[in-house]
Amino acid sequence: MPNNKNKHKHKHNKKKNSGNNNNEHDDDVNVVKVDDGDIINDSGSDTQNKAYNVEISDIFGRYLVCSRDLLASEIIIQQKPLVIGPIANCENVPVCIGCYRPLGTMNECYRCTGCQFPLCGKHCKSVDHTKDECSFFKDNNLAKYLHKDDNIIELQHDYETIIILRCLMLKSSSQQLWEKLNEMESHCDIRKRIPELWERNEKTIVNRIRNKWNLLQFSTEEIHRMCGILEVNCFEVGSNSTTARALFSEAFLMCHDCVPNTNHTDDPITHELIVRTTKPLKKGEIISLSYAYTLQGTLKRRQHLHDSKFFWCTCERCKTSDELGSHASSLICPKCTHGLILSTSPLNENAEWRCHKCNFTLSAMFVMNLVTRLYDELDSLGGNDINQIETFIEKYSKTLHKNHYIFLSAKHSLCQLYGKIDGFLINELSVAQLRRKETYCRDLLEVIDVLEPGSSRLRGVILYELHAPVMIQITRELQMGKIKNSDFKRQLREVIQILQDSYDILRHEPNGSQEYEMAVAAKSALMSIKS
Ligand SMILES: C[S@@+](CC[C@H](N)C(=O)[O-])C[C@H]1O[C@@H](n2cnc3c(N)ncnc32)[C@H](O)[C@@H]1O
Repeated sequence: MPNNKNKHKHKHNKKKNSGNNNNEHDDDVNVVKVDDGDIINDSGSDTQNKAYNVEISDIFGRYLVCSRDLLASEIIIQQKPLVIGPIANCENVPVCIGCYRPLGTMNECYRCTGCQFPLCGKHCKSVDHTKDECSFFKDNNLAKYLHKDDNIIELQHDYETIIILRCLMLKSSSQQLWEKLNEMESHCDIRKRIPELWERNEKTIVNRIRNKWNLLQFSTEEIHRMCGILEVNCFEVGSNSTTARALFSEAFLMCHDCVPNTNHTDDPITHELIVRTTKPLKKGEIISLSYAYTLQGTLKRRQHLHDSKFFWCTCERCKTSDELGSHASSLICPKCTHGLILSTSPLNENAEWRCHKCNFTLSAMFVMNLVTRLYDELDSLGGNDINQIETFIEKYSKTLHKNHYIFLSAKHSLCQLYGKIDGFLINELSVAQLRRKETYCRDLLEVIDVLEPGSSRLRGVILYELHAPVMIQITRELQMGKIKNSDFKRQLREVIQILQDSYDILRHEPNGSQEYEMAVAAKSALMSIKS
């Protein structure tokens, strides 16, 4: 699908949902199109022209590879959710079951006139609470369970179960979608052997559906399978206060890589997913996304992948002890004080860590405990205290490499705080503070270029943050006669390039998102510089 020109049309089996997208079930407005699993795209070509082929390997299971050469920022997949629903452990409950907006309290919130489930209002724009679902909830008198908020944990579990129920309801509402869903991996064999996971689901989800809600038509095995399908395959969609989880019938096939070559966004209302390349890809190249946070160290990343997606990653980044030269996990040797301590065998999470200069060693357990403690310490500072975060960086500058992921997290906060919070607004920053903001942005970009190369969202955001301190510094220096006009012009060209790169990446973000706002601001800054 090169550059939006060569898009897929939903050729066949496109059908109306049995419900509709309006919570009051107004059949005239915005009728839901159910995605039967083919790519739906916003212009023309057919589904034969997919940007990918599905392959299968002993390591990944099924995975996607490019069916042809792809350009940077090409759309690979664009599709609506197969199933969507509230997240697990949602802190904002009660939320609207249509659009996931927080509702305040259960007693006061608006309720669907059909099934009495909580909604944000009569005119909720979401498509997710369908007519079929409404009848099902009503017939089974389920609203009585989502009535009170005196037990928040219980309410969170009720909400968590809604998406499982939406999956199970496909069995009777659409054989085709039910089959699509059941193509997804649930890792039941592995998950069954993890008692804390299996028993938690048994107690929280299975017993709720079968015993509390008395929906005995769904078997214990089926419910566990849906839990697994969600755990293994779901995408988090939406934004901060309106987060949801969703399954997509093609996108789930992308395998994980700790240096992904795609970016994805979703529409704030429909949650249609768009997956794009972040760099040019060759025919046959694996299409990957990261199931873990990329600016995290190998020990933590691999553990997270193992615990939540049930595999040990063996990608190129995980194989190298310096994380492809980024040093995102490297420690400074406390003994010789200038060597770096790295894992001796990064694919073995129990392997020793050793200084490459003096051979001083640390156990993996010690390293894990150290990074957990430091991460918690950083976390406890709260997100907004510039001075405390600066002190944290200073305090551990002889313990962690400057690109260690804990420092990257601190620097990420700082480069967004400098210029934005009271007492540190951009025009109030001293030369030293402007330089620090610039340095943190450049440090981050150095690592992002290795770990999220190309047009990643993070890169777009950090580039945007970088332009302001550079621009202000050169303007001040010119005004004070510290630089010549020719130097100013040269550095201004760099600012233009930074803004242009940021705009080119962030313009693909959904309208209404913070990142899209940055793209708009970058464009307007570009225009005012050029005028
Ligand atoms: C979302 S599914 C991806 C589709 C899956 N391969 C399939 O055939 O259904 C995630 C699962 O794929 C496998 N997988 C994905 N990326 C992997 C990787 N880099 N290494 C090993 N297994 C991977 C794991 O079994 C993981 O739990």
